[in-house]
Amino acid sequence: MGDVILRVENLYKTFQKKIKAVQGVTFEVEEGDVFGFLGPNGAGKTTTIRMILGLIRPDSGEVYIDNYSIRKERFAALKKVGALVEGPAFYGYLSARDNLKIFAEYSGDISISRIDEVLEIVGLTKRAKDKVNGYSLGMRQRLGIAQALLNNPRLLILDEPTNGLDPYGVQEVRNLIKRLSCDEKITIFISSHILSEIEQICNKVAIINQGKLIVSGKVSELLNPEQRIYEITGPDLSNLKGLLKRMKNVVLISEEPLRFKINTVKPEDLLTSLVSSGAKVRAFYPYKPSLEEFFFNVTGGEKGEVCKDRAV
Ligand SMILES: Nc1ncnc2c1ncn2[C@@H]1O[C@H](COP(=O)(O)OP(=O)(O)OP(=O)(O)O)[C@@H](O)[C@H]1O
Repeated sequence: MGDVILRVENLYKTFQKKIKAVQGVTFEVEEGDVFGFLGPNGAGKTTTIRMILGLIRPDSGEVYIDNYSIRKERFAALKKVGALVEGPAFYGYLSARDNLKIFAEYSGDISISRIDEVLEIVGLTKRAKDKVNGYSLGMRQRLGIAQALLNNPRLLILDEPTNGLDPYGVQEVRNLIKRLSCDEKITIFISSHILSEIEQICNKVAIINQGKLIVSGKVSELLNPEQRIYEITGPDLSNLKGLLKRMKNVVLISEEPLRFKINTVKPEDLLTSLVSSGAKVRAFYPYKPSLEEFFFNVTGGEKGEVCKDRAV
């Protein structure tokens, strides 16, 4: 287990005395994690991030970064944090490099060589002298990440970094996040409602809904905690279904796809007895819901379905 780099303890925030934006949120991020913070619109993600960064004050609760309290030791807590919250603002008539130079001057203690380094990391070296006005949204986001990297952060906090990007832009930012985690060894905290993206890049997630944390943990463990649910396919599904129904220790969950839970029997023994009863089996595998299915299950939303009789 890595050291805890971010600890959020029982945070509460109410706006205008009635909007309960965040209600008792607690979680930990360990060094090396790519931690996904998920939730539908209005769930409380940005409010939580703003409290983590000390941009707004919680009604109660604590945030510790690297064991420093953001309330009592703000400077020390934020020293090794980079953040991209809401769209980054740049001077459009200046180049990327000049924008970063201005920012570095404000911040102090940042060398010119670091500016070139961060431009290289985010893949903007070749375009560094071009005016930001001519940048795509994806390039601007990468420049925003470059800015957040200037102070050599150990923890990078990104609030919906792929919002509004086209699929190419999304992929660029996703690849960049992977590189930052693997090559630069930066711990990443990323909020998003693009679930497939979180599933591809994060090792841990926390899901928040209506201000409350619903679940948090390792993606791999959340999605199939017991490895007891299986799916099976074959040329004659109704025969397979009939055989499964007659078996002890098997509980059918759904018919299409044919999905079931096994209790005490081993999956390999179940498969042997199915085949020896004459079943033709094409595939048999543990069921792993997508993060999207999991998200809709725990937030109580409904996943849209394509009309069954429409050709797709
Ligand atoms: N400054 C504010 N004043 C009043 N209400 C606010 C303020 N900031 C946020 N809220 C409300 O708090 C709730 C949580 O908002 P928040 O922006 O944290 O959600 P979010 O999960 O980031 O949503 P989104 O994905 O849409 O950005 C919402 O009901 C929002 O309208």
